[in-house]
Amino acid sequence: MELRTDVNSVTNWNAPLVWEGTFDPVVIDAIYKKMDPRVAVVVFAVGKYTRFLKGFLESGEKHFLVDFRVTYYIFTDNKNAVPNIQMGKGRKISVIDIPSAKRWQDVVLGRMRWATITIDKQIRTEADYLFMMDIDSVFHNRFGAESLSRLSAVLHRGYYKNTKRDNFPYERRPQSKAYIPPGEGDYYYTAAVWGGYLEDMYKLVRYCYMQSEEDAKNKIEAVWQEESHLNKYLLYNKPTKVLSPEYLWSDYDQVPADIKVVRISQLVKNYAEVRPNGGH
Ligand SMILES: CC(=O)N[C@H]1[C@@H](OP(=O)(O)OP(=O)(O)OC[C@H]2O[C@@H](n3ccc(=O)[nH]c3=O)[C@H](O)[C@@H]2O)O[C@H](CO)[C@H](O)[C@@H]1O
Ligand SMILES: [Mn+2]
Repeated sequence: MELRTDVNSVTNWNAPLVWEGTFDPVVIDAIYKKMDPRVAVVVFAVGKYTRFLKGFLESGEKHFLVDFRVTYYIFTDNKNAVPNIQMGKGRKISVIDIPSAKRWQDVVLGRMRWATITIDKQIRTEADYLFMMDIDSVFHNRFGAESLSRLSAVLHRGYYKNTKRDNFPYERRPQSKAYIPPGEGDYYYTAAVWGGYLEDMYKLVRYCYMQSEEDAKNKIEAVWQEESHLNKYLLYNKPTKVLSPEYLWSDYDQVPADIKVVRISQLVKNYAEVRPNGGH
């Protein structure tokens, strides 16, 4: 097998940086399959976002950790809108009831609160690994065991190539708990796909929840909500694997030459129409 040399495949703290062509899918799946981990995928579909469930789940069944044990935890305010999907062997859906929200910011931040509560109540005894994912996206190609580690984070497609750390969209107001001073930073990670060992993810999800609560008390909301808190945590607690933007691309953007495979792509959506309080 020809290995790639056109991209950096290791971080400067010596963690793997995963690109197509830097691993053998058969070898890596076989290693993890021996442990046969139970993988939880936590997704939220609140308000009009239930329309994304079918495409996400059907494509996940084709491409996400195929032949592994997977449970999709669907947090929703409308159980009846959860589609009936043909699931692979050892794979299932678990629906969690949560209330509606008036602001999209409350949905995205609420994810940290509801995930913390539900890991405590239920998921902890049912899973070994946990992924947090946005629902407004579709799997297009293999997303396999190469993504698994103690803490894996995905490079945001918008800032991985030509952006200097001081131009990352980190929270820059010292009043926020997510504040990162100039001169610091390795990468800018997306909050739309992140995963790892159950307990490590629990710690991080809970951290984002607590930090955002602290911000709320101080009447401030981080510029990119939980994504800002996630980036702060990962700066001081380095991920054990970094996944290239293959693991979350976007239908908004052309696919450049270094992205050989798009594994998940975010859908184009009408923000004003789909969000309860519109806009960005
Ligand atoms: C690609 C990327 O970096 N995505 C991030 C970006 O998302 P997006 O602009 O893609 O945010 P989004 O609208 O997809 O919201 C994030 C997720 O929250 C859920 N949702 C949201 C609103 C709603 O009314 N109902 C509902 O269910 C749903 O699972 C959705 O996928 O910014 C958000 C915070 O600003 C989060 O950090 C996202 O992870
Ligand atoms: Mn999204």
